[in-house]
Amino acid sequence: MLDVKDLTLRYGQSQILHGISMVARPGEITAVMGTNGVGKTSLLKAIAGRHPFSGGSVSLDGRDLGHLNAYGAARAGIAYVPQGREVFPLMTVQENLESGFACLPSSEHKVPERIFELFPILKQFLHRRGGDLSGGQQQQLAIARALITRPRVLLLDEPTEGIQPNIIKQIGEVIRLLREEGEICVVLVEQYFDFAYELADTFVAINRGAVTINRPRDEVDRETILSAVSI
Ligand SMILES: Nc1ncnc2c1ncn2[C@@H]1O[C@H](COP(=O)(O)OP(=O)(O)OP(=O)(O)O)[C@@H](O)[C@H]1O
Repeated sequence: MLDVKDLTLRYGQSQILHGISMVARPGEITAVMGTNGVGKTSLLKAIAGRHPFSGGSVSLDGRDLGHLNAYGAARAGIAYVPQGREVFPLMTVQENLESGFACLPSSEHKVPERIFELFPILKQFLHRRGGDLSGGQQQQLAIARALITRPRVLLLDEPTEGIQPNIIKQIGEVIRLLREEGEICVVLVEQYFDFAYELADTFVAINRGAVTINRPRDEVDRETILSAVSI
């Protein structure tokens, strides 16, 4: 279980996160929602070691992760799929996938066949450059590369942004499959309300860097979440 306690984060003098607490459990999807600029990406960056947090803690399966950098967080089992995907444009699909090996022992440097079962298009385009893929294909590549690291936690930052409906549907199916397998804690930051609403087991709403709702699906109704994330 991913356990975030009282997390605070600053950019210089501006405090952006004001004591965020949330958990994400294996086999569950935790949706983090809120309007532009409330701090969702900052929260994911702090968990993924991409930006230092100034207070609070992040622990995984009872182990305090301390203040890890991105490499340390990846090695600890935290995979981050950033907004905008960060696919390497000049590297092939295969090379992009293999870049996920960096945090694995050399005995595990093989792309599991399962990755191509989840994302068949990647097998077809294995030798195509990342930058030549469509936005939706790049998103699939970014998620696949994250899964290659064998994460315990998968952080997805707006995976549907700028993507056509049929690929959004495929990405939703992959997320559902990960839930069924029950191994990974999925944290989904998403502005596409219906996508997040249909998938999530727990809803965390953020406003101005603070949590306003933190409830399992059966304890909160759609209208309450919608109004909390429309402020
Ligand atoms: N590197 C940075 N330096 C200074 N301020 C930043 C930096 N990154 C983000 N911010 C500010 O922190 C606040 C939260 O940004 P963040 O990207 O976490 O929000 P968000 O909820 O993910 O927004 P969006 O939905 O638009 O992606 C915003 O006011 C943003 O301008």
